Amino acid sequence: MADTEALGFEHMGLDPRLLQAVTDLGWSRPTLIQEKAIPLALEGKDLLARARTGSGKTAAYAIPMLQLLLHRKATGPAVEQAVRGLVLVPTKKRKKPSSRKVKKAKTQNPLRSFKHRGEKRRPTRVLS
Ligand SMILES: Nc1ncnc2c1ncn2[C@@H]1O[C@H](COP(=O)(O)OP(=O)(O)OP(=O)(O)O)[C@@H](O)[C@H]1O
Repeated sequence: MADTEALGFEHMGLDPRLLQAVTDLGWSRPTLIQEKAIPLALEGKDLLARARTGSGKTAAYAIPMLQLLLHRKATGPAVEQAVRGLVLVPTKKRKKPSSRKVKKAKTQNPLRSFKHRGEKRRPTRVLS
């Protein structure tokens, strides 16, 4: 699964709790999409990335998101109820795996997450 040329997670400046979570998952190296995306996302860059199914995209966005959230929690003002990160997925089918995978990565840290299902109603028709 992991790209043979990829640098290790340990060179990305990740929080020790995230490194531990990655180790616990048995991931020795980032996949190509993770290697490319994580450093840029940690710099605060906006990314639009595409990679094949099962290439590790979830962690490519979840790891930097959790890293930034952990940093803000440690250094920023206490705003307990604020939403700090939002993951939008297009269908219910996509929601469960994404949520489960993000939870795996955050087992070592104090962040909370929840799922919210959108309205089933059709969009309001706009009359012209
Ligand atoms: N760095 C890694 N090393 C080893 N395995 C990994 C790594 N990153 C992710 N995986 C594993 O690879 C599998 C596919 O990862 P994941 O489902 O996140 O890919 P994806 O690109 O988000 O897939 P999809 O396109 O279906 O959403 C999962 O079992 C995940 O645990």
